[in-house]
Amino acid sequence: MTDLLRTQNLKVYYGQNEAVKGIDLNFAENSVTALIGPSGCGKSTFLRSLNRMNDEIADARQTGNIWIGDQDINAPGTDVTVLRQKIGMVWQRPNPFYKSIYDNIAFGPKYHGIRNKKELDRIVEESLRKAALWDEVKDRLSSSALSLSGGQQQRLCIARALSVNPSILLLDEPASALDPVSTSKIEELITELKQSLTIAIVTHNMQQAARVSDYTAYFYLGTLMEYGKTEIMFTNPTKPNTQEYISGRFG
Ligand SMILES: Nc1ncnc2c1ncn2[C@@H]1O[C@H](COP(=O)(O)OP(=O)(O)OP(=O)(O)O)[C@@H](O)[C@H]1O
Repeated sequence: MTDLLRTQNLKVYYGQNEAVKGIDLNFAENSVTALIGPSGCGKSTFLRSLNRMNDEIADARQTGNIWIGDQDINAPGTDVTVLRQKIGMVWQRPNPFYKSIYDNIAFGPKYHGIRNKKELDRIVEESLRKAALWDEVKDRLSSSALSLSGGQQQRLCIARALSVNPSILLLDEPASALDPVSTSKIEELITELKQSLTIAIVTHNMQQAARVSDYTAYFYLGTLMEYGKTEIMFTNPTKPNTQEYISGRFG
């Protein structure tokens, strides 16, 4: 197994505040890595740096490296649009475009130059199938995406990310705004998707981290306190602090 995505001494600052303090982390290919830790410990900041979403925050600044294969994603001349095609992201709250279901999915491929209607139809169907949404929406593709339930909207956002064929998917608490049934659909989907993708997921839900992830990275005050195979981290963590967090003694 090779490490497709890795960070090297990654530090992220907001003004003077060092939110991520020198993190080295490898994401194993075709695996799910859960990023866990108490509120404010830098999980989302770290995740956003992986596809350069922190570029959009005026006072965010970064040092260190992020590699995808042998490419430094912050190297001068990197095309951020192409980077975000390779490294897709889904946020905590579903954020479909104010467009039809079809157009939400076709948007990315069209942006990247695909014009052929048959090809777009194929991509829309394939993406919705991969996101386990096709059967629920195939008869209403021209309806507004906002007519879908919250859980369906989140799967639509996953389908939208998949439509441009990423190799990595970043999920920032993707199920925390959803009901239990929708949550378990998203979890099943994550397990399915890792066969063809590398996935990083920020979650506050320890059961969810234990259920869906292969590896767990425990963040504490901007540092990577402990990292390892999820089954080991959850049964026999090395650090007392990890044990306390995982067992819900603080957080
Ligand atoms: N846009 C921003 N501007 C300034 N400071 C920020 C910004 N975003 C996050 N921070 C600060 O960076 C630190 C890390 O925040 P971050 O959101 O990454 O943590 P987190 O572990 O994801 O938290 P949570 O679990 O509550 O979402 C915190 O001190 C936070 O206040």
